[in-house]
Amino acid sequence: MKVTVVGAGNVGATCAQIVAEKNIVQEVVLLDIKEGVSEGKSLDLWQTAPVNYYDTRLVGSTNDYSKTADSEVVVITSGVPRKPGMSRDDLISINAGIVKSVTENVVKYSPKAKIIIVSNPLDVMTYAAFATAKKPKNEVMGMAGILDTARYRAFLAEALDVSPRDIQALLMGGHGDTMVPLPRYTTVSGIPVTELIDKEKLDAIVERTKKGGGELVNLMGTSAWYAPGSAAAQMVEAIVMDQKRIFPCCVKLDGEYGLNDMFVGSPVKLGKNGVEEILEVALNEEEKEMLHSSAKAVKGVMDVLDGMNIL
Ligand SMILES: NC(=O)c1ccc[n+]([C@@H]2O[C@H](COP(=O)([O-])OP(=O)(O)OC[C@H]3O[C@@H](n4cnc5c(N)ncnc54)[C@H](O)[C@@H]3O)[C@@H](O)[C@H]2O)c1
Ligand SMILES: O=C(O)C[C@H](O)C(=O)O
Repeated sequence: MKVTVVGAGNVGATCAQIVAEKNIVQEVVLLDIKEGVSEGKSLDLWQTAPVNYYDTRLVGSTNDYSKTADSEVVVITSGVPRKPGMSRDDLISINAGIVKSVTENVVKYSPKAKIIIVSNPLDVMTYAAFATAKKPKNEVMGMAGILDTARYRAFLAEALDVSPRDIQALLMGGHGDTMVPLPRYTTVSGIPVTELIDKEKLDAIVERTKKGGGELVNLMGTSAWYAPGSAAAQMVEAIVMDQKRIFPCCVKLDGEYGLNDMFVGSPVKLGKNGVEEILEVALNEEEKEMLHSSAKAVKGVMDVLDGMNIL
């Protein structure tokens, strides 16, 4: 089985490394437009195999999509990251064209691949890939919710001084500062988090989560890659191993949560067919309102994309 990662930059190379180390597929192809970079990173990664004990072969490709042929899953990370002072939405003018042309090449060589978008602005780039790929909606999805809940869970683990493994959480909406962490669906080994932390501290963690990407951009001058690469690799694993895992992912909603014809974060089941089910959990009025206002922000960016007339 083969997995391709397009974009051999920070997120793509990290994702390729983690997928390879999981030892769950025969081959990981890393493709980039920059001459030699993906070949170099693949070779470097392959030389970690004897040290880190895995068998996954790593193949680099400078824009030659024939090497990606018949991939089971393709992760698209190509595009520019933001710099301090920018929002993810500011990337649309450059990344929309990149995601479109990459998706065209991906489907040409791997018509059956499940496609996971990482490039920002995430929800709208996933919509752009779906419109370009002309594939069933269960085969095109975006990575954001696993990353955003990972940040939320990490902050909670620190505040409660417990293992991050024991924190289960749900978060919905777009991958922007309007995202909607859901404390009502957050537990520590089954114990509602609201019983373990006071409201003021929890509210501060929710706010920090919403701006979690920006916090890292301000620290590093570019955006994060370890947690994003790991999160995308977890989606790959769920699909290639047919794990039926329940994760928040960016998926096409057609009526669920009262939202139509748009890509936005929702809990889903991930297995060999990609998005196998969209789970509709009960939201109270306040949560519904936050979700709809997040979706409205995504719609605004979709309108910008539509105005670009490139799809
Ligand atoms: N969804 C998320 O949660 C999430 C998290 C982190 C980063 N991102 C986004 O992922 C993208 C990549 O981030 P990064 O930090 O890896 O950036 P990066 O600059 O390190 O890597 C991007 C790579 O894409 C390549 N590329 C550009 N155009 C290409 C094309 N047409 N074909 C193939 N490769 C091409 C570049 O050469 C570069 O190597 C950004 O848009 C960033 O905002 C999203
Ligand atoms: O914040 C960014 O620009 C990158 C990514 O979306 C993230 O949340 O880390």
